[in-house]
Amino acid sequence: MPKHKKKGPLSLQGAVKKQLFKSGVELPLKVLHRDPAAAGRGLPAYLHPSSLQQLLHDGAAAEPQAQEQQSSGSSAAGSSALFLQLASGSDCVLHARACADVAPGSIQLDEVQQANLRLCAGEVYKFSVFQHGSSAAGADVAAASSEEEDQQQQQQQQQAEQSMQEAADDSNEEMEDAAAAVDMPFELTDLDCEVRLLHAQQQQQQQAVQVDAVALTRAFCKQCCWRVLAVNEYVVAEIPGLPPLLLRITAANTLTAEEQQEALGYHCFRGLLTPDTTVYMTTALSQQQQQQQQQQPGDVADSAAVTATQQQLLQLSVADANPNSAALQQQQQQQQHDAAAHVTKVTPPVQSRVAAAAAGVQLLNAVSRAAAPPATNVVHVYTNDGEWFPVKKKLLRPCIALTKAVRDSGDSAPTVHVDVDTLTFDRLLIFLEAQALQRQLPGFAIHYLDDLQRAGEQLGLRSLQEYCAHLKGIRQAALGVYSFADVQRANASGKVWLLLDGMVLDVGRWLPEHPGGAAIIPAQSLNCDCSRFFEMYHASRESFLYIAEFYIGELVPEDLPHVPLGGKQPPSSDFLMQLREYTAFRQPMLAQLAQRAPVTHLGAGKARSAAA
Ligand code: HEM
Repeated sequence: MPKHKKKGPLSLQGAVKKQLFKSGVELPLKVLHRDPAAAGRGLPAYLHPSSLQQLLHDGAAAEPQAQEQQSSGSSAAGSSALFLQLASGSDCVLHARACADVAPGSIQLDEVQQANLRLCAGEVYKFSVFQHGSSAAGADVAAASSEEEDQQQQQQQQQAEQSMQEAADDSNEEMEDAAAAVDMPFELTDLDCEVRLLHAQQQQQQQAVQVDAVALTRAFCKQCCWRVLAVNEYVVAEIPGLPPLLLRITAANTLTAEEQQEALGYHCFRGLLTPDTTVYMTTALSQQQQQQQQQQPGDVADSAAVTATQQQLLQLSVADANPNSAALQQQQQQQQHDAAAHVTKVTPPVQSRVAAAAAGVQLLNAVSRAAAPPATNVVHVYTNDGEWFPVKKKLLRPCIALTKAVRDSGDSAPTVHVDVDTLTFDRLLIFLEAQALQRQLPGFAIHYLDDLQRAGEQLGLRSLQEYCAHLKGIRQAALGVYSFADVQRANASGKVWLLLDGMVLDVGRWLPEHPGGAAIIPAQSLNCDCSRFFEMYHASRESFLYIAEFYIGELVPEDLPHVPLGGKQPPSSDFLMQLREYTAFRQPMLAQLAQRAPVTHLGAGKARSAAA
């Protein structure tokens, strides 16, 4: 699924996040600014030991996993480090340590940590302990069988213990503490970093700063090994003799490229950097460079050379960051050879153009990530509004209308066009994925169900059609027929039920979100027909789209004449016509009402049972 598709309340990202950020203890902490110039860079977040204990104790009580850690003697409580996230959910995870110098109830962060978590110094935010586990690490993949999983976990545990031992040998106290604090989340197999100068504007020279990618990777790994890193997170790395460098994580994988080809529902955005992680460094393309590339598309030789220079990448295992490693020395020689080969390809005009990008960094000793062969296990699906989705064939197998494409065994991936719009197709994929991974199916909002059911018909996806029908049935069964007295009673008991052209709408929980404010509806629209107000206040038809969400049933028709008109006059016939077009979901209820005998005397519950 393309990344840019993950928008909106039903996006997979949202669903994954909900799963990830299971609430433990939420501790409010005031953010204190730490000056990196005085304190140094790459330090963990510091908080008072009492705050750390508060987070851990209650967190441990709430989470069986944490209890196990404590009893095994390797608990975070035993050490003075742990991982924290924002209680409301954050991609970035902080490595935090206790420090008695920090005031209780506060947390000390440098500017990079504040930026990563979008926090302001002086403000109070709620933090919670980051819970590990495969999904908590940010990768969501098809579950292996539990036996396989256990074996895998044991292996990971052994590897982790071994790696921790190595880290300890490195006499890096920081790494040791952090390793002890985690119950081994998914380790990263590889990670991509984009490099630029931290203070590009201060770099007035025309020459791009030359950075030895090996030294940079070593500095980065020393600083970040055994930390959880997330895509789009920033890290500032320092190499003696060079200005500080800003690294942005652009990709993080917990599966190898081959494993990714096989996995269903793999959406990884963070994981733990270990000595086994392969780190790829690349230079960021400056705006000026992009413009230059766009301006000279015909200059084939030059643009090829520019691309080669800009895409200098470094592949280096974190373990190889040990300067004495024979593998590193061999690799360095090879890289120097490769880099020299690159340089000979760069013609002088290109070199000067790259150098002219004053914000630029030139990476030396770099090799490229191996280009992946074009995938053949996908179907290229184009929606009726022109969007493209490369979808794994095995995910599409239940869509029997696409059987031919799914079974295609040609050298290139097949292409299909579906008469389904992008957003609906995105939801359909979420459904397919949940079904394939035997996860809880998404609870689609009522107003998406018709489109989804049609999409199910289009693609021959029977399970989706049945699921939509089932959801509609549940909704339908929950609907009622209410008397005016029922509505008045509900409002008197603190609920906020509206009457709109005979529909009963329960807007109570949504009131704080109402764009017109929370006060106006209870002040003007209770116990009356609010159609006129609705027409008056809502210039757009956006408000119509929400109605299905609040619809709990119909007012018994006999009571309609007794309901006062809000706004002292009826709505226009034009408004009513439009409103009824947008509220076709009422039809089954109206049909049910039309069939029943009129009720003359109504009391609480009577109308409901009459309809039933
Ligand atoms: C189910 C019931 C309602 C929904 C879903 C709803 C939805 C909305 C939405 C989406 C807007 C944004 C602007 C627009 O669409 O034009 C809005 C604005 C507003 N609504 Fe409602 N509304 C509801 C009921 C009411 C009622 C009963 C009243 C009045 C008693 C009201 C008063 C207003 C006002 C004053 C604004 C601000 C208009 C402006 O800034 O121009 N709304 N509402």
